[in-house]
Amino acid sequence: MTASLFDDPPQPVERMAIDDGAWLLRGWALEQQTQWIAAVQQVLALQPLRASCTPSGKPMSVRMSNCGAYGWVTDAAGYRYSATNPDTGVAWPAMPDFLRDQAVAAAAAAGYPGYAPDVCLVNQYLPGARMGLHRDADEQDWAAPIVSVSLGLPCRFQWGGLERSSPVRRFTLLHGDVLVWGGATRMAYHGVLPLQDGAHPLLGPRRWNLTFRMARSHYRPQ
Ligand SMILES: O=C(O)CCC(=O)C(=O)O
Ligand SMILES: [Fe+2]
Repeated sequence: MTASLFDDPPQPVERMAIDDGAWLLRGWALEQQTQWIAAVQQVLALQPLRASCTPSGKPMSVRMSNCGAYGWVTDAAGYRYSATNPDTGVAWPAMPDFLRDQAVAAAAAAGYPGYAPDVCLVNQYLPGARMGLHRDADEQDWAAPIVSVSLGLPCRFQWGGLERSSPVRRFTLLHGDVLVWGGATRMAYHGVLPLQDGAHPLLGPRRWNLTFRMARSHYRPQ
């Protein structure tokens, strides 16, 4: 029997406060890990991971794809959201219902009801790949939280504050963890330290991160 997500919401193993408005749902995605992985594979079969450069031309170590109405892209034209893959002009695939429903439920579990993501950015880290400290700032409505899912190899995540110079804390994100941040810390700096070598039993030598966002829609909590 398949329980409806809304009749029987999955319970996080542990909900840890990271900061004001930021929650770590430890192991949230574990129970349905095979559906998560299948959904990502489905997206990547339609839109393979692409290498990209920062606007200044520096290659990024993380490879990316997207699903949803928009995708986050970067190249010489800048950081932005685009309805299509800029390499091919092809629209991103629709966000699988499973991914959307899970992101909505995770946001609600972290105190953000009414989440309606229009973007799911897929990041792939191979050993050595990293993401420098940054804020997610290309969205129109900064009231909407970010829902960020970790699959595969563990990583050391950096959590800073509202200023680039704010102190940075580090913690480990494991396969199945979901980090949700919004409210007072929606614009917090964050990043990922270089991925260590390893082999995950399901995903091998890689980490996937799914970052759900509301790029063009307005967040209405009720
Ligand atoms: O990989 C992660 O956990 C974070 C990714 C991220 O911050 C981003 O894509 O903006
Ligand atoms: Fe980010």
